[in-house]
Formats: sequence, C-alpha cells, structure tokens
Amino acid sequence: MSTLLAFEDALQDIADNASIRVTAHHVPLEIAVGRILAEDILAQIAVPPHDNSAMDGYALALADWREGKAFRVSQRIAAGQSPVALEPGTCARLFTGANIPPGADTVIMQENAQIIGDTLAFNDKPTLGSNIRPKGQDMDVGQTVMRAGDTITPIHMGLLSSLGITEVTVYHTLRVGILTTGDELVPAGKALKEGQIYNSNGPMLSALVTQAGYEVSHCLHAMDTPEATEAALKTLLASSDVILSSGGVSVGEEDHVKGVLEKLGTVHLWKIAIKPGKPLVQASLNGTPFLGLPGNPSSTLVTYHWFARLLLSVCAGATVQRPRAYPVDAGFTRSKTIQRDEFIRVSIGKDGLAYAHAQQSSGALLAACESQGYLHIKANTPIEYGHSYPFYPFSGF
Ligand SMILES: Nc1nc2c(c(=O)[nH]1)N[C@H]1C(S)=C(S)[C@@H](COP(=O)(O)OP(=O)(O)OC[C@H]3O[C@@H](n4cnc5c(N)ncnc54)[C@H](O)[C@@H]3O)O[C@H]1N2
Ligand code: MOO
Repeated sequence: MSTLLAFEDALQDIADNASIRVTAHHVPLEIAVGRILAEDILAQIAVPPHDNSAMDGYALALADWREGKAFRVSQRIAAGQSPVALEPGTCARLFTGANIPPGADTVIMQENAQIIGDTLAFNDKPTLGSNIRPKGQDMDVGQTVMRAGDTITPIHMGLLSSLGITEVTVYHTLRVGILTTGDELVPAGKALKEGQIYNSNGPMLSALVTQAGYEVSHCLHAMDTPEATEAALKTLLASSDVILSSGGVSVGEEDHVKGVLEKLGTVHLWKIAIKPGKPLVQASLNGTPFLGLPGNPSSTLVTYHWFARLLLSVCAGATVQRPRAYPVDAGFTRSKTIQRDEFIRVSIGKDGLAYAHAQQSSGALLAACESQGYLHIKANTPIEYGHSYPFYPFSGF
C-alpha cells in the first residue's frame, strides 16, 4: 500500500507531466461554440455604446421638473435613431433601447405620465438617472471579458456578438485516441461466446471524450498480447494528440499495457491510492501523453472523471477547473476504513442526506447510472451518519 501515490499528489503530478498539445488558428465566431480560446478577449467597444432607455416613456432633465408642470413633447426617438439635443423645458418621447438625447438625464415610464391635452405631467418626483442604462453598463472599452483557456459557451456566443466580434483564435480540437484491451471483449452486435463480455468502456470513453468537446481519432481494441497492444498504440500515435486506454494495467501476466509503455516511452506514475481506480498509469510515448485507465467499468469512469478529464484539459489548452464539491451529510455509517481515498456512488435523498448505492463493485456500471455523484471519503476516514463529506455531482465533471 505504501507504494500507492496519494490522490491529491496524483492530480498534481498528472497536470505537471502534461502540456498543451494543440496549435491555435482563427475561426469564424459562428462555428466557435465549444472551442477553447487561445487569446484573451478585450472589449473594443462599450456595451451599450450609448446611454439608452430601459423603458418606453419620456426623457427629461430632472432640473426642469416641478410638481404639476406641463411638458411638451419636443422629439420622438425610437431605438436605432440618433436623437438631437433636448429642447430645454420639454421632454422627449422614447422607447426601450432608444438613445438618451443630450441634455436629458432621467426617463419616466409612460405608465407614470398624465396626458393633459397635448402636454404631459409627471406627478411623482423622478429620481436622477432613473430608467437609463448607462454607456458601458455591461462592458467597458478595454475590459477583459474572456481569457485564453476559456471554453466558448452559447452565452459567450451572445457576449462576443454583442462586441461585434466575427472571428476568434481558438485551439485546434484535441484528437484523442482510445484503446480498449482484453481477450474477453466483443463489440455489441455480436453473439457472446462462453467467457466473453461486451466492450462497454470503448463506447463510454468515446462518449465522454466527445461530450467534453474533443475528437475521437480512433477507438481501437487490442487482444491481450504485447504485440497487439504495441501495434494498436502505434496506429493511435500516428493520429492522436493524446491516448487513453482501458484495462491491462494491473499486475497479472495478461496485463500488457504497462510493459509496452515502458518499451515505447516513459512511465511517469502507476497506482494511486483511490478506490475504485487503483492501477492507473500515466506515460509519454515520444512526447504523446498517455493515460491507462483500469478496465473495471466503474474504475474507468472514476479515473476518467478525475484524471483523464484533467489531462485532456491541459493538453487541449483549457483552463483546468477542479470539479465543484458540495458539502453533504452522510445518511449512513461505515466504521471500517480503507487506506485509499474512496469515491462512493451516492444519491441525495429527499432529506438532503447522501445515500450509498448498495452496489459499489468497480465492475458494476448500473450503480453509477442510478447514482447522482461521488461522495469523497479520504483515506483512513470512517463514515459517520450526519457528518459532512464533499459530494461531487456527475454533472460537474
Ligand atoms: N492481484 C491483483 N489483481 C488485481 C489488482 C491488484 O492490485 N492485484 N487490482 C485490481 C483492481 S483494483 C483493478 S481496477 C483491476 C484493473 O485491472 P486492469 O486494468 O488490468 O483491467 P483488466 O484486468 O483488463 O480488466 C478488469 C475487469 O474489467 C473488465 N473490462 C476490461 N475492459 C473492459 C471493457 N472495455 N468493457 C467492459 N469491461 C471491461 C474485464 O473483463 C475485467 O473483468 O485489476 C484488479 N486485479
Ligand atoms: O481500483 Mo479497482 O478500480 O478497486 O477495482
């Protein structure tokens, strides 16, 4: 057990052993959603560019207002029109989004105006600046609104468009090669022979990588021989910026991944003090980062979430964001402790407490589907009913 790397050290080491593997290019904004920015974005214009009205109503100079005073409407300003200076002592009819005319400093919504013949009175004393959205309220000229490493979301598409931006510099999409290993595995669609099981990690890893915004270069499968493993890795090396694998990283003589990595490159770390997911391996193959995830499907999932996601972020040029933890009280007790950090698949009950799924085997995947996230129990820590532990919802990964 003493040879296992502590969880937090593993996170740090995996990030430290990785670097950006992609170059940048310019793309039209309309195809940039989901891409990772390679430049800071500074606002070149103020948004909004002028003081404008937040309401349909009337603009006036507050100094002109007196109770019962009748105001003549001296101009009409729709959104998009350019107003002239406000004639002193009058008001301007204007609409939401219309620019405030020079000389006006206050807008009164039309519901608060009394029409008296062809003039208007505003009986409640207005407040200076009311209903005016000042120039630069949203963004000021020179303000940094996004940073290199940020992922462009649909909200950013709106933000960047509001600045008039039509092109951005982003990183090329990271190409991730996926290798599954194991003589017993067959793809869904084929009949199972005795001793065989279906390959679930290949489709799961492909989907995780795709959902994270990366491209799966190839998803290959290798039988449990060093030759097949080496041949598959060489194919992936030719087409991938990063390689992930599942299975074959433990200690049995059918586990060939680590041996092949030692032959083709440099192994940085192997075996982490976590459950599930212990025999994780990180390597470099001629500079290409490689992460070997354990084959048990829930071990694959946990190690993808914590370590592959981190590695892929660094390699893709994205700012690394640790998943957010929420303190949640346990709805169960477990006095037995283990010498590894544990990621227990839990759901949050109506009482707000975390309940462990009855099936915590690293081979079981339905338990993860029926759970909402992980309760992180540090090594050598008992679980006590009502005590708080960090909860990481799956949606945060
Ligand atoms: N003597 C020891 N045996 C094992 C140890 C150990 O420390 N000493 N560690 C155990 C732990 S913990 C794990 S996790 C597994 C990891 O083993 P591998 O990464 O070498 O994975 P495999 O042996 O290839 O497979 C494990 C398990 O997962 C199934 N599997 C593999 N790939 C897939 C796939 N693509 N889709 C679905 N299921 C898959 C495979 O059939 C095995 O049942 O090692 C323990 N052993
Ligand atoms: O670490 Mo293994 O993933 O416990 O089954």
